[in-house]
Amino acid sequence: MTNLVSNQGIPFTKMEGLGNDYIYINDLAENLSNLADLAVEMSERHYGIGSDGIIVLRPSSIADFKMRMFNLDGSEGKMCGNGIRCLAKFIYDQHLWSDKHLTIETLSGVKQVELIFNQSGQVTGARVNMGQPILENSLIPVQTKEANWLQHPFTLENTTYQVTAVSMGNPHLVIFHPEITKLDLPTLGPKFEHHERFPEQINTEFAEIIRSNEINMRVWERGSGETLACGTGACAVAVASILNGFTDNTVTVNLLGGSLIITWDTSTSGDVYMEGPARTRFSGSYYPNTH
Ligand SMILES: N[C@@H](CCC[C@H](N)C(=O)O)C(=O)O
Repeated sequence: MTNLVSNQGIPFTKMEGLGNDYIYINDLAENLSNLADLAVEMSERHYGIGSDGIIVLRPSSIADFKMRMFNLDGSEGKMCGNGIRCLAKFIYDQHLWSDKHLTIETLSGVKQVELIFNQSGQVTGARVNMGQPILENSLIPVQTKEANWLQHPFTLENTTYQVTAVSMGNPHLVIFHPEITKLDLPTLGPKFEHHERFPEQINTEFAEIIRSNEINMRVWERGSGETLACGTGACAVAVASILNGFTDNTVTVNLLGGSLIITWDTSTSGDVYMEGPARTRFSGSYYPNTH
């Protein structure tokens, strides 16, 4: 199944951004194959390391580095907001890069990352230009005749939700809802994720406006289930709330694992910026099943 690089196992670092935890692997030498299988195996919380997925560092011909990310079910995500902040810290901490700015290629384009340091010179987080949101249903993709869904009625098992569809490189469905802590997300999330309207499945965010610059949210991630945070999801929520006139252009988005600051520059570039923490928890060597 998974491949073994050497008898030493696969060196990894476990990191988290607001509790959205991934296993980070330096594969600049491009030795690893079967990354999807490796993600399933390593992410398993009893027989593996336990995580929301894996993030693999690869060389890039169009940016400083390349990120590949896999959810815990082995599906590949085109972008990961919490992951890209942690990957930038991982790169810096491994002495692979020494500048404050770096570019990282993802399956949804090249992202510009600015590292954030504390007074001791340690990387504590990052600010990322997440690019422009995509609102065309055909591109997200959502299977429907309407061009966009902005507070659009969507009926699921006798309940009609007002949904906004946004891609931040990966697909999101945003639903503004009161009392999100009371939602049964493990029951509801998979019904949206695997609905026939979403041919590539979907990440679903339930969001509650607190004030004009603050939103609470919970997320059901495609391929990983309920996670403590989702960076692209927080950007999608901010975009949806700004588009619908619910908040200002800079908002604090509170997730179960902590907060992100999201700014949508609607006046010039149209880009969305995400700022938040990145933390290392432990490192080790992983011995795959075939060992
Ligand atoms: N947690 C991530 C998003 C990970 C990918 C997502 N589940 C997908 O498949 O689209 C984030 O912080 O953005």
